[in-house]
Amino acid sequence: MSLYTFPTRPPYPIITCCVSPSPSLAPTIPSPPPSILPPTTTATAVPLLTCALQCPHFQSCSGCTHEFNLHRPIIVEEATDFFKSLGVSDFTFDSCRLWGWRCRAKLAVRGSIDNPLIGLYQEGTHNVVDIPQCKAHHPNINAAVEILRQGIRELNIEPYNEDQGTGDLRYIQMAVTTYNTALPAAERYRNGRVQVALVWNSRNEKSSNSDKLNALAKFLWRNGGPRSNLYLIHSVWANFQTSTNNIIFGNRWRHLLGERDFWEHVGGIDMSLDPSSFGQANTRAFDNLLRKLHKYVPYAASVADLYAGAGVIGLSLAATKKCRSVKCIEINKESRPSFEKTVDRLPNSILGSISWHNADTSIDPLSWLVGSDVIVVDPPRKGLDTSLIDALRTISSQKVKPSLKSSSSNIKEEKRPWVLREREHAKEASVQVGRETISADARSLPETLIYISCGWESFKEDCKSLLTSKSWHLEKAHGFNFFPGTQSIEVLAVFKRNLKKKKTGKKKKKQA
Ligand SMILES: C[S@@+](CC[C@H](N)C(=O)[O-])C[C@H]1O[C@@H](n2cnc3c(N)ncnc32)[C@H](O)[C@@H]1O
Repeated sequence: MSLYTFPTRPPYPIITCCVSPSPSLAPTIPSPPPSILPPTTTATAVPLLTCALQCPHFQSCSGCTHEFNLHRPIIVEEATDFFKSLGVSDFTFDSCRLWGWRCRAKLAVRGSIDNPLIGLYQEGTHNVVDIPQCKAHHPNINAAVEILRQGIRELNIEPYNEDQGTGDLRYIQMAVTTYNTALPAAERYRNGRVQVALVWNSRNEKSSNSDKLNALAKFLWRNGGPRSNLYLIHSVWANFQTSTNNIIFGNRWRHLLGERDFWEHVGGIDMSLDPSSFGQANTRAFDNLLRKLHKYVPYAASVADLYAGAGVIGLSLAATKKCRSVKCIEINKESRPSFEKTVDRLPNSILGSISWHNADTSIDPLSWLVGSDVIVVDPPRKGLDTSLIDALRTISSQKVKPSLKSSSSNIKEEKRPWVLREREHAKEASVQVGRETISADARSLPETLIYISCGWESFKEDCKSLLTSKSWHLEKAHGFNFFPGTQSIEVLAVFKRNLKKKKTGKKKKKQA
């Protein structure tokens, strides 16, 4: 089995895809296969071919919807016009890798022992399309899938049958870490290692088919682990799921083989990610976004990171902007261990307070907004919760009383928010949720709102709703090519709160 490697330099000039590239993060564009190059490359043909998907699964697989001009999805034009109409005429769009960008994939396993289908559903159906040569996947995801396919055949692992609820293996999640400091930086990405999570159709590891699970894990490790020719598997996990709904993961996770901790380096920090936590699929593009985000957060700011996952955005700001305080709010309790591990690796020079709260942002959202200078929101595709939008819309008219924090803290105390760091001298400037001490800061209202969105339609609605409230105006907007081959982009929008002008008390002179 050979690994796909990216050529370091394309053989002919590239139409660059970056509007605002940083030198170290220039787009990596592998050349298309020679067979599809025209005899003479014209100025107009070059961008079309250099930025074409060239995937054999295009059209049968629902993952990609666009074949050409991967560097500039059509939606970028719409976004440019949208932001222009709102007074932001310098919208930028950064592209990164166009192929091999997906470092995190969830794939269904269906079909039969002899002919396993490992891939995505066909649009609008539950028919799984096998995608062994997917061009979006990091090449080592495809390589790990091939080892898995072999294992399914050799060990008689039955793919899941949705109609009957039978079979062993339902889904897999493959996540690539490109953080291997034993390698030179330039070689790390292509040598990324895959954390494999097997979603097993049983209640737990004591179920009758658990021997097969262990055999499959060992097969993967033998053929892709450190003693194999290709060391591309980082670790193997099991998730147990028996429900008949469409939810991919069950609640029970087990680490089976390899390294337990999975590290990546983004936004200037080492970030730990367990398979049960949300992780961004496009590691490199996410790193670009974080670096842009840093520019909009003042030093020593206090930040609330809503929809935080394992807190990578908040922690990246804590480290790079020396934040006075960072509160991360996330509904999925499984993200907590990853957050804890990431905090343990933050530099000791960080002096502010950092906390992670297992809470629903939509419940009493104002309590998370008050006391922060900067709010970062990174909601799922459906956009912000209505109650949060309402709180943001009316924020300027809020009369924040000292008691507000105390009363909301009662709710949060039940969930035992835990505070990871607090140094003595940072105490006075920061407020810990759940404590009774209220400083002047506890009543301040945020002046900056940073909205990170992966759902363009919901973003437009939320954006209009915020602006019509007159509480906020839009200051900057950037787009990132997080999902080449699709019409989705990631947006980073910076809103500033409209501060009420103070009345001077002087009466206007009546004109004679
Ligand atoms: C797009 S992800 C962003 C995660 C994180 N910012 C990151 O970049 O890794 C959205 C996150 O919001 C969480 N979430 C969804 N609804 C929520 C809610 N009502 N309150 C808090 N978190 C929520 C999800 O569990 C998920 O981790």
